[in-house]
Amino acid sequence: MRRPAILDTRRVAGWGHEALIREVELSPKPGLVDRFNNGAHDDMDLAMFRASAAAIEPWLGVFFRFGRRECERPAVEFLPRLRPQGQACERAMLRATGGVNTHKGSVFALGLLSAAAGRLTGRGVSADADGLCLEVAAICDGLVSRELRDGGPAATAGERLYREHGLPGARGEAASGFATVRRHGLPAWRRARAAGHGEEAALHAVLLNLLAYNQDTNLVARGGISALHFVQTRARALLDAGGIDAADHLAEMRRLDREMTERHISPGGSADLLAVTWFLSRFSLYQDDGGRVGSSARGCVD
Ligand SMILES: CC(C)(COP(=O)(O)OP(=O)(O)OC[C@H]1O[C@@H](n2cnc3c(N)ncnc32)[C@H](O[C@H]2O[C@H](COP(=O)(O)OP(=O)(O)OP(=O)(O)O)[C@@H](O)[C@H]2O)[C@@H]1O)[C@@H](O)C(=O)NCCC(=O)NCCS
Ligand SMILES: Nc1ncnc2[nH]cnc12
Repeated sequence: MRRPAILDTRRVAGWGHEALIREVELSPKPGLVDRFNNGAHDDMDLAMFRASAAAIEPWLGVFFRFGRRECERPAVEFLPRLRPQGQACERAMLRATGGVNTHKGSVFALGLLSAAAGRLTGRGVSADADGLCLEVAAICDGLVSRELRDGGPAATAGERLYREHGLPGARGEAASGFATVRRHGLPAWRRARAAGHGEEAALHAVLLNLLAYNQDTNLVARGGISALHFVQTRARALLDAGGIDAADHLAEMRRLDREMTERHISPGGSADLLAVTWFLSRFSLYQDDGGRVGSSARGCVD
């Protein structure tokens, strides 16, 4: 019987860092930075993403410990207390990138999930993918109506796109408990791994499904709603043609990369959810290992 994985700060932060590295190194990735090219980006490259991931990693441990310490705090009170730390992590990211926004969405998503892992751990609850996503949904309950529907003037692309197109972006995905990841990303990962594909091919299957179904505000911010429809249509056609099992799958991904780069459109939100999918798959593995967390008799532990 394998020793169950013990969920702790180092493990969670390490998984988060590795998720960001596996995402950026997956190649080819249409419109995105990868090992082959910088996609539709003039201001960032692979080295910058690596530096950004390194700056973010310790903060994921901070969020995990904070969640574990405040595991009994009502979920609705938790996000306002977590957010300043998330914004500090964003500043650390920007220092590492010279002011370029590489992972703002990833900081939000992985930060919430790391904190949720801490909260479940502190409560002595095994943290599997679904449990983590539902804990994030509880933490982000009401976020879309508070900040997007009833919020003040649009200060960001995401806020503007909600008003123009009703797209809830990163906030909506978190408040739904990462529904796009649970419905499309993780099932694609599990199908590919069960069929015997390696991690790289499985991540390509995840990316294709995310491009097909994620309402990625990055695409709309750069190319309007037609850019989102273009990418979703092309990705669904590739899925219908067999996805990663099609003989010309990688050639088709490189072709889509050229087309999206020419259009200067980039699915940054889908890249984030690719990292989220891999991150969550680690917790499922941990769960399958019979992982359990020590329940503390005296409530939350630090
Ligand atoms: C809560 C916030 C993160 C919301 O920020 P914002 O108001 O900007 O809202 P969104 O546009 O919805 O999302 C921000 C980023 O989230 C990613 N994203 C987009 N769509 C989705 C989606 N459907 N699901 C999930 N995630 C999504 C995306 O981030 C990635 O792309 C960025 C890089 O691409 P690029 O095109 O270069 O982006 P820009 O530089 O902005 O454009 P250019 O100028 O280059 O053209 C990069 O961020 C990737 O991660 C969206 O960009 C935020 O307001 C907030 O509150 N943050 C504080 C932290 C916090 O609260 N933490 C709590 C837990 S610790
Ligand atoms: N690989 C990538 N390229 C461009 N934007 C991203 N946002 C997150 N990952 C990205």
